[in-house]
Amino acid sequence: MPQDNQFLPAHASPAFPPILSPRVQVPQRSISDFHLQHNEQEQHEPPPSLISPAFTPPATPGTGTPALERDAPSVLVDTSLEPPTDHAARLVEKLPEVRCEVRARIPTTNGKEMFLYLYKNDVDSKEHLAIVFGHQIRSLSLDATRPGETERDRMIRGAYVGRLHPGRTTSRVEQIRKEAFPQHGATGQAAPQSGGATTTSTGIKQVFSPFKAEQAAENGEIGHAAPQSNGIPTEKVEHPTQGGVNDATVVKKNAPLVRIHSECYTGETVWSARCDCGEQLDEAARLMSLPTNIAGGAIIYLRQEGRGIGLGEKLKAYNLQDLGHDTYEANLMLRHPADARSYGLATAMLVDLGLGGEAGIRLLTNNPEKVRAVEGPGREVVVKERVAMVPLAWQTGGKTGVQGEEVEKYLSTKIEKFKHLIG
Ligand SMILES: Nc1nc2c(ncn2[C@@H]2O[C@H](COP(=O)(O)OP(=O)(O)OP(=O)(O)O)[C@@H](O)[C@H]2O)c(=O)[nH]1
Repeated sequence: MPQDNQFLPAHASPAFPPILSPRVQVPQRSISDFHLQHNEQEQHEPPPSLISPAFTPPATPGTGTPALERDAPSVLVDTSLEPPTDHAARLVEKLPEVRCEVRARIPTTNGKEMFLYLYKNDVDSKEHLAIVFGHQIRSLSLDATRPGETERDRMIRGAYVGRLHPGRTTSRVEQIRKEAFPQHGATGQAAPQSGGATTTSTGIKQVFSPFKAEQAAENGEIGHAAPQSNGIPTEKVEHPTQGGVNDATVVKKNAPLVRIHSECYTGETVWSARCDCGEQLDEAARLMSLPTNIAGGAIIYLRQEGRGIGLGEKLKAYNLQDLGHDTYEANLMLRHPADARSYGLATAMLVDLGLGGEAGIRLLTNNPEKVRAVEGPGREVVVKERVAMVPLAWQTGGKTGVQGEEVEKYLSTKIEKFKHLIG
């Protein structure tokens, strides 16, 4: 039976027992806290479980299961108030052009679904990806109509609303409406066929995606779906004066959760315990698929292996690490920057997914430079909150998560030299 704490098969992180607790309390840590092989009775006891260990939550895919969540610590951020630092990530001067070529629904081994979006761009020939959780997040470039394409073409490249099924003939919502209300024909307000734009009081241009409105209609809000930009969903509320569910909507303030993840073949595919990359990918997916995460989420998966130096060079760096150098020095010895990544593609993909603008995002990272870099040259994306990625081994006193002397050294170098803030 799938459980909420096991969204994807854990590559690097064994299953962690669910905890019904408020936020994880993360004490200020020093480097010595990395050493996990000491007596477990010391300060690294896992947080107490508030539910019986014998309790197995019911988890029927797609239905409301108890919100068994292990939340992550977070801090509010406002980079416009912060001075630049010495560790500045490579900032792009101009956002690249990106286009979502295709997306598909991915049912997962844990019963939940997500959508995989494949992007092309004008700066490299790689296929960067967005792993999207929640129907409210859609790609403007995918949904835009393309010259000469048929409805079948649109469905094949994933530019459809709702769910595909044998016999479906249109990418749009009309057929879904007819199937839902055969006796009445299409009900509710017609969805516009082309996008429009409005300007908010803050001056941010909001692009209206007809597909978001269509999606809302397909989700059961036919007739009163309010279009929203920036991925913020609307939610029906119980109106006190009328005593029932009515047409009123409220905009949920929760910003979508975003993780910018750089490819790591070793950590994600061949079970390397030199880093915690596989564990971080699992954890990001788990947090985004929690039922309480109503604003949805997206993992932007960038093909910048080895902090941008590529797999071959990273393997050389591993040999230098076995020769006694840390991950920072090893890159420099190979004549690469300590971190050769840039995040312009991520910013452009977030904007395309409707996650740009003042509504903001919550970014899962320990890397303060990533926060600044992801916002883009014109602050096209606004990071409202940084959500920490605390290694599972820290959270559980070494009972689970990636462990070993290599990952300890990797994490301590991230704190000492890359100035990461874990917690
Ligand atoms: N060059 C190099 N790259 C590494 C090494 N270990 C892991 N990586 C790469 O580092 C990247 C992982 O970094 P991320 O997890 O995206 O992010 P981060 O900047 O470390 O910060 P977080 O967002 O807090 O995780 C992946 O591309 C890995 O392949 C190493 O020893 N050397």
